[in-house]
Amino acid sequence: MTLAQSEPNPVNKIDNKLPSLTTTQQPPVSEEEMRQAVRTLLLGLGEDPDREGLKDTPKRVVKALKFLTSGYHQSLDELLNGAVFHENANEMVLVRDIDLFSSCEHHILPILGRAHVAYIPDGKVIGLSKIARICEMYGRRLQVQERLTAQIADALQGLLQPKGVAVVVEATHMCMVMRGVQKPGSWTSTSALRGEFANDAKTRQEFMSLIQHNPRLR
Ligand SMILES: Nc1nc2c(ncn2[C@@H]2O[C@H](COP(=O)(O)OP(=O)(O)OP(=O)(O)O)[C@@H](O)[C@H]2O)c(=O)[nH]1
Ligand SMILES: [Zn+2]
Repeated sequence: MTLAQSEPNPVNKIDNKLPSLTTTQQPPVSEEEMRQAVRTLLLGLGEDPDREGLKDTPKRVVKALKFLTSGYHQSLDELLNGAVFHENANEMVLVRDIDLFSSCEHHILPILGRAHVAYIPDGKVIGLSKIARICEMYGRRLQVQERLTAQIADALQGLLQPKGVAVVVEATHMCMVMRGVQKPGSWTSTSALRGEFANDAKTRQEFMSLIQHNPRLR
């Protein structure tokens, strides 16, 4: 029996407590207004939004941006689908190299990278795919890497109350690659350590050594 079946599921409460920008209400502007805004951007760039190649671009851009921010409309409860199980496991579980795509909140440009997520269970385990789904949900929002990393860790902490959680995100920011400072080789690592990973150097070291590798995209 899953926990969702055996006891009330607290996941929505956890998500609401996270330092996120979760918006579940209907947006205060219409789809048409959003398309018009993209059309205005194209005009501002000196383009002709009525030429053949661009005439459907406002529609496409709005659709793409909605997809890339669809994580605002997901909840942990929905993505978890009850996949938290009682299990007498107490060794580190690590899912590494989870591809991660997000959008930086400063420029709305891509953040591309990967996440490594570990936890030490304390009576409960989570379906492995759900760890990747949690990363996706927070990735599909406008983010800074630090917040994204912390949200993944806090979600697992809240869902499982494990002995510890460790999340490392390695990413490259297109706002630092394609524009601005233009540093294509730059990778940013962020970590969020909870419980034993924060308090015990040996546990932290074991995690860090398991994820050692070159962070470049495959
Ligand atoms: N801490 C943090 N900073 C980020 C992240 N994504 C983008 N930034 C930074 O946010 C900052 C925004 O700085 P601003 O000076 O307001 O913007 P800007 O003029 O576009 O800055 P430049 O990128 O330096 O050209 C930049 O330094 C970005 O590199 C992130 O995930 N975390
Ligand atoms: Zn940026």
